[in-house]
Amino acid sequence: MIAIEHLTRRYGTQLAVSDVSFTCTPGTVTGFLGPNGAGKSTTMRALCGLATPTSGTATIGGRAYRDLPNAGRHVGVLLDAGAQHGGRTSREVLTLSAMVLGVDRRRVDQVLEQVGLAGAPAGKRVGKYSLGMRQRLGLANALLGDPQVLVLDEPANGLDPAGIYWMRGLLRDFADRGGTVLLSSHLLHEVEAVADQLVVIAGGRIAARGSKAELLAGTGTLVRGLEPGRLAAALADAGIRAVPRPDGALVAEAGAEAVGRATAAAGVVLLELRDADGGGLEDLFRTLTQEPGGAPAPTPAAPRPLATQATEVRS
Ligand SMILES: Nc1ncnc2c1ncn2[C@@H]1O[C@H](COP(=O)(O)OP(=O)(O)OP(=O)(O)O)[C@@H](O)[C@H]1O
Repeated sequence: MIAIEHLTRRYGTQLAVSDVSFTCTPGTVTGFLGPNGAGKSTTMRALCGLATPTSGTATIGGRAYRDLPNAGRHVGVLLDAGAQHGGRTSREVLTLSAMVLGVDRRRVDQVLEQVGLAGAPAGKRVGKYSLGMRQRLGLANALLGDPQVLVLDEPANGLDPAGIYWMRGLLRDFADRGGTVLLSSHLLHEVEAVADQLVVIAGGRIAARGSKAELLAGTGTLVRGLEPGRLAAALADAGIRAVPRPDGALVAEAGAEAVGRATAAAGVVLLELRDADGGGLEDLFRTLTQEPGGAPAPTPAAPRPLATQATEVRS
């Protein structure tokens, strides 16, 4: 189990993460999402003992990474696939790691096989590897100690579509066997495909957290009326915030029943009334974060803090 509790990390005057709390439970994959500079890497580095929290804690199985005896047997970490010795072959890299971890060297062949680097690639110098091959080696290193927890920063970066599909299966299988996975990624569709839990961070603060199903369901109610102006007025009169979509429908920040009652009371004829769940993770992400330029992203509906609070995961 991973527990991040009220984690804050400053770099001088720069607040990289501020009062961040979430947990990742065994048997689940947690997708950690946020725009560039949101604080994902800082959180993961704090979890792995590479950044000291200014305040708060980041623990694995109740202990700080540095306090774990032979940490690689408990936690597999991949934070930067580029940070590997280019002059060694992947077999040499993994054999050295196996010696440090005290695991049987036969495990090297197992993980090479597992990540698709067995055979000729295992004898190639890492300096000649593509980014995707380095990611595979990084994953092999993370898996080598047969840990119960994986902490992976952008592991799909550089993988081709087949590699991404393969990695999805590997992580799903790891979690299904009781493992805990924390995974950051910019590839929203991949996260949507594999994650059970989502944590969205923006500007160093948690924007939403909860189960994927609940967060994606909580994106409002789509409503379309015969007379859009009267529909918008009826919702406003009832105190329901609504955002127009390009196709003329509105996404209301309320359940279908409340929207239906408000429009019925105003005598507005409806053509459509349903959960606005079609946008998926991409819409949720854009709703909860901002574009890199700083301008609010165009969104179908505003954030729903109550929904995210309701799905908050606490240990
Ligand atoms: N060592 C450091 N010194 C100063 N500022 C830092 C340091 N590391 C991170 N930061 C700052 O902290 C903030 C969060 O950075 P972080 O790398 O955690 O974001 P991220 O979500 O991982 O971004 P990306 O998706 O681009 O990798 C950024 O503003 C970054 O500039």
